[in-house]
Amino acid sequence: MTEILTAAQMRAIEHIAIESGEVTGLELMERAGKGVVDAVFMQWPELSETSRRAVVLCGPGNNGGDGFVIARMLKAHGWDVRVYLLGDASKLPPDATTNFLRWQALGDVETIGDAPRLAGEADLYVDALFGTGLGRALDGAVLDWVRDRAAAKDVGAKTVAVDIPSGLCSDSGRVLGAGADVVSAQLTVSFHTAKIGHYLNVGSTTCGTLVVADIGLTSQSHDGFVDIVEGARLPSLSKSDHGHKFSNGHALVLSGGANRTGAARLAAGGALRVGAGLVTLGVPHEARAEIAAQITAVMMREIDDVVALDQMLDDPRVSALCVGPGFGLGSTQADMVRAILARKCATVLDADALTLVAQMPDMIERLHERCVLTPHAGEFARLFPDIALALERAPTSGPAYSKVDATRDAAARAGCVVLFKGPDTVIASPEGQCSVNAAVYASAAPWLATAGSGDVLAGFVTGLMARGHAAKPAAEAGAWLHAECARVFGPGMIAEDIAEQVPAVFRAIGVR
Ligand SMILES: NC(=O)C1=CN([C@@H]2O[C@H](COP(=O)(O)OP(=O)(O)OC[C@H]3O[C@@H](n4cnc5c(N)ncnc54)[C@H](O)[C@@H]3O)[C@@H](O)[C@H]2O)[C@@H](O)CC1
Ligand SMILES: Nc1ncnc2c1ncn2[C@@H]1O[C@H](COP(=O)(O)OP(=O)(O)O)[C@@H](O)[C@H]1O
Ligand SMILES: [K+]
Repeated sequence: MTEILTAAQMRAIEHIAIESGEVTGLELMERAGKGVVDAVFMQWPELSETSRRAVVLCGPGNNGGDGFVIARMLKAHGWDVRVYLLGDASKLPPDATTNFLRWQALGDVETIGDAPRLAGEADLYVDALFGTGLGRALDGAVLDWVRDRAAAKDVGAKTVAVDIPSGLCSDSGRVLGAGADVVSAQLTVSFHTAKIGHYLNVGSTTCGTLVVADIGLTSQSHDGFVDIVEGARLPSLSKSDHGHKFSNGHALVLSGGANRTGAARLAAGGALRVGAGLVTLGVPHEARAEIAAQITAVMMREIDDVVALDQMLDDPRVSALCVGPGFGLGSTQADMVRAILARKCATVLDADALTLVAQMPDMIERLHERCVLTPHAGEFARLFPDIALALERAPTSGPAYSKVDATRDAAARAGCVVLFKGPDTVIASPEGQCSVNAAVYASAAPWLATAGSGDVLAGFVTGLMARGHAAKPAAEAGAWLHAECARVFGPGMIAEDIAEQVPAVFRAIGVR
């Protein structure tokens, strides 16, 4: 998996490289500037053909330093470059000062309040105001500039953000301040690796295209780093050539009553498609006929109460459970959830099961390390109201509390894996290991926003756990497969289509 970093982790990597004598800060800044210019010409080849007008806005830190390098390089390319500085040049940090002085030998530096902003005033705006050091909301002349640019409706001009669009917190992808003011970029060029904020919250909608420039730093893997889930790096999902159905696990999916069995059937189909050897729907008596008419490979067993459930769970071959989709919120259902948790079996709790856990104070303590909770934002707020509140509060200072922080805190409290859904799905273990399944940028999967798609995801995770995968890798692989199936199908997809794409996705990643 690819790591994504917080600002502090990036600073630490930079610090280690500089301290070891491997590279200087000035060299890194030069490479960063070159990385941005190369990416601009790659993204917009037409800009490299003739001389153009660039407006470069430089902030008071090293992001501004990158801006001076970019200004110098564009000027060397024959461009008409105008540079605007926020703040006092005498207070720039050392490497930024060096590049400020280098630029000064080539051109003027004006103050930010005078920076062009109206339609037609430049071909390229370079946002080198704030990067990973953003500490508070934009204000003053920068805020005026950002608002004026947003109002200008200037389709002719491109905006490239250096490292991250100014106003966006690089740890959380949230905009600092209540006003949600942030530079809107068509291209963002970050360095070494992407930052967490490029993927979470509004990060991906603010950055435009995200490019990561190599600036020659070596990776410093660390347990605490957040990973991006990647199909190519999933654990093997192939079946053994010598297995039989039971060696691939038996998943039990509990269904709700008559007229609300669709969700459990979707989950059961998902579990079977990802390779569980057998999948049984546990069905209340009243829903038997309805379900029997609509299943083939999925099996069915009548389970009306805790006694019947316990009998089923006495079969040691049942290797994972899914409870929640369309399940219902009555006292029988609550008792069944309790009975399931007492078994300490691999269990996915989704939908109604999450609401039941939220409603019963004793339930959270019954969760265990083989559980996966799969809440969307509404369910998350029901389960962890204080954490959700912290995540909703408008952040005034950086780094802001993020969806990664929230999911880690929730997993620690619940003592199990939490998969917090969304285009930026975050998966965390109680020990704090965390990854993001990012259905954004080129991996966007907007057609997942359809009724029943979450049920299929719950089934995927259950099926993978039934096959013996541990909770966190099963949650990661399930989330990735889910989004990849939607990408493969494309527009027009409905929940029934998702699991149908599993064979194509498996083939593409070499599963056999
Ligand atoms: N870490 C690294 O390895 C590298 C960092 N580089 C650049 O350095 C940047 C980080 O530099 P810095 O740590 O100096 O941080 P920034 O340049 O992002 O900004 C920090 C400065 O802005 C001020 N500030 C923060 N928020 C403000 C606000 N809302 N209004 C007014 N002033 C505000 C701070 O007081 C500080 O002076 C990166 O984003 C990247 O562009 C690159 O040069 C390449 C290498
Ligand atoms: N715009 C989107 N981009 C990517 N994934 C999405 C998007 N909207 C929803 N999803 C995913 O679709 C699923 C929806 O689940 P959920 O909200 O529980 O819906 P339902 O209850 O109807 O099944 C989640 O896995 C979520 O991450
Ligand atoms: K920036």
